[in-house]
Order: sequence, then structure tokens, then C-alpha cells
Amino acid sequence: MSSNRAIPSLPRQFQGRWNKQTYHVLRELGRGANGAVYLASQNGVKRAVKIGAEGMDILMEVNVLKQLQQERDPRAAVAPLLCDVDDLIINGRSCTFYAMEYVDGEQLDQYVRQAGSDWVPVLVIQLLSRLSVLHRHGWVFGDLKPENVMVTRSDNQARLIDFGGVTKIGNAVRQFTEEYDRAAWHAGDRRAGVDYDLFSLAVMTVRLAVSPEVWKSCQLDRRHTGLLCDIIRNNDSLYPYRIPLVKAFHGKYASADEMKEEMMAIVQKRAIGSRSKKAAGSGASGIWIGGLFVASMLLLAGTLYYAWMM
Ligand SMILES: Nc1ncnc2c1ncn2[C@@H]1O[C@H](COP(=O)(O)OP(=O)(O)OP(=O)(O)O)[C@@H](O)[C@H]1O
Repeated sequence: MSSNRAIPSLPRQFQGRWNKQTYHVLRELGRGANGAVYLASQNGVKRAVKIGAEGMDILMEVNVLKQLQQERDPRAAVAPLLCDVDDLIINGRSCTFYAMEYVDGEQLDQYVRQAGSDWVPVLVIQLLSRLSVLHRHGWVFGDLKPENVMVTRSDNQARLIDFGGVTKIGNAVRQFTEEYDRAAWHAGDRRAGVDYDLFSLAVMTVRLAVSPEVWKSCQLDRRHTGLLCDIIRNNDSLYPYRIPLVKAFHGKYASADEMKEEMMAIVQKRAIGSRSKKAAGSGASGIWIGGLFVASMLLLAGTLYYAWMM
């Protein structure tokens, strides 16, 4: 759905044409094929403001976001809170923009690089909770990739951003990235279904747990899921999750909740295993495992909160 028209740049300060909200632009957050997102201040509150080359693309995203706004608690929300939709005139042309909740955090891959790959399963479980709600609304996310997930600074929650690829179940996926695309891996088509998102999520899980070198090496050949299975077999942090990952590659889950339950059971089993090791161990390694255990349980508690909420 990318366009040939240039993406307009926002002025430093502007007022919406109809709703008259004033925005002070602080900096550009990112720019992709379809739009640019800016950090702006509106009445002293930080907002992410998205503007695109095509008003229709922006309005389609707004339409999806509007349908996902029921949940007021940001910790249980599927999508960022939609705050304003309006037009502004740039170089004599009317451009549509929307303002949404600013998700203050780090891109998923950057977060994992710093925190370590032990956190990948817990963050994946959080994403499964959000996908489950999205699927129940009749949508698939489509373009699931680390660039479209932020982990919040305040409470380490994985949040979905960029709803430009969201597609009605049954239609052809509107936007995808080859690295996470089922058809590019010769594992199925691009029809939007629960299984399409779970496939991308499983590929992303592998991508996050391995070094950039290993990942690059498996992109050189013709893509097929056997390559991903080889990586999982040889990777200590992925190996315990081999069953749910391989099931997701083969479209064996009817829902995100099913995959979530199996992932959660493995995380819990491993957390209990680390506690026993801590009790048996002593010295620095015991302290390290203990710290990891406590932190993982804290994060898991957040995850269980979603499981209960949704
Ligand atoms: N609600 C938000 N809060 C904080 N940052 C955001 C938010 N939405 C988007 N961003 C930032 O802006 C960047 C670009 O946003 P987005 O992916 O929506 O643009 P896009 O033009 O649709 O990109 P692409 O072409 O890659 O799909 C994101 O990578 C992220 O860093």
C-alpha cells in the first residue's frame, strides 16, 4: 500500500483545521513507506502524530484503531489510544494526520539486545495476548516484525504499533515484510488468518534469539522452515520452545490463546526449574540465576495480568 507521493513533513508548530488542537513538534520518531511519525506536545502531553502521503491510508489506519479503543487501561490495550484525527494545510495541500498515545520505550529488538534473549518468550506471550484480542475483532496484524513492537520503559510491556498492515480475516494481507512473511518462507499463502500472524510471530521469535550473523546466514538460501528448525535445534534458549514454534510454522494453532497457553506452561516450568537450581547452587551463579528468576516472575506476573484481563 505504499504510495508514490512524498510524505509531507510537519511544521514545528501547527493547529488542526477542524478540532483546533495545537501541537508543538519535538522530533521525528520514524519514517516508513507509508508515513512519518513525530513526537509532539499537545497541551503539555506527549503524543505520537502520524502523517502519510495518502489520506486514505491514514484514514484506514484510523478506522482500525477506532475499533480497538474499548480498553482504557493502556496495559491491557491492543492498540495505542487514538487521541485526535484532523487535517492541516502543508504547502497549500490538505493533509490528514492523527495523534495517538506516545508509547515511551524501545523497539523490541533493541530491548532484547540489552536485556538478553531470556526475555523473548515472556514478551512473545504478551504479544500473543494482544493478538488474541485483535483476532477476536476479526483482524490480523499482518506486518508483525520487531520494528512494529515497542517495549515500554515504565513496565516492560510489549506493545504493537503501526496498524497500517492490519487486514480483515480472509482478505489478502495488506502489508508484509519478506523476512516474516509465510509466503516468502514457502510455508503457505498471504491470506489473512490467525495462522499468518502466528507464523510471523514464530519467525520473529527465532530472529530475536539469534545473532545477526546467524540470521543473515539463513537469509542467503531459498527460505524454508527447515532452516528455522535447524536454528532452533542448535540454540539453547529456543530449544525448550521448539514444539510451539514448529506448530506455529505449520499452522497448527486455531488461536493465539492456544499458543500462549503452551508457551506459558514452558516458561513456568523453566522458572520453577531455575528456582530449584538456585536452591542447589551457591556463589555468583546462584545469585545470577536467583536474580533472573525473580525478574522473570515479575514479568510473568504482568503477563498473567493480561491473561486474566483478556
Ligand atoms: N504510538 C507510538 N509511540 C511511539 N513511537 C511510535 C508510535 N508509533 C510509531 N512510532 C515510531 O515511529 C516509527 C514509524 O512508525 P510507523 O511504523 O507507524 O510508520 P510507517 O510509515 O507505517 O512505517 P512502515 O513503512 O515501516 O510500516 C516506528 O518505528 C516507531 O519508532
